[in-house]
Amino acid sequence: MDLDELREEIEEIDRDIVELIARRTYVADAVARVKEDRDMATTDEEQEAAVMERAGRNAERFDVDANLVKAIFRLLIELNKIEQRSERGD
Ligand SMILES: O=C(O)C(=O)C[C@]1(C(=O)O)C=C[C@@H](O)C=C1
Repeated sequence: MDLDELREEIEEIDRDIVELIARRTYVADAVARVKEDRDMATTDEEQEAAVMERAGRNAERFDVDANLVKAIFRLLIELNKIEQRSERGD
């Protein structure tokens, strides 16, 4: 494979990553509505800890740096919370 082909492969993967981030955010919108109906706070620290724990385990499974993957998930959670707060209007 030459460099251009490899970069095309990266471009495709990058598109897929953004699509998955968008999907995760759309689900967060639905979660926000359920939590609002049940009078629950946007932040659920126990759930965040479970998500981070799972991210670390999956990183190890695929042999990538667990701390860096967890940093990405921290950003994904923050993105969801911003989205959820705007969905709830608070
Ligand atoms: O599971 C939830 O309750 C969510 O709102 C999703 C999510 C996440 O992005 O994983 C976001 C905010 C919460 O603090 C916990 C987890």
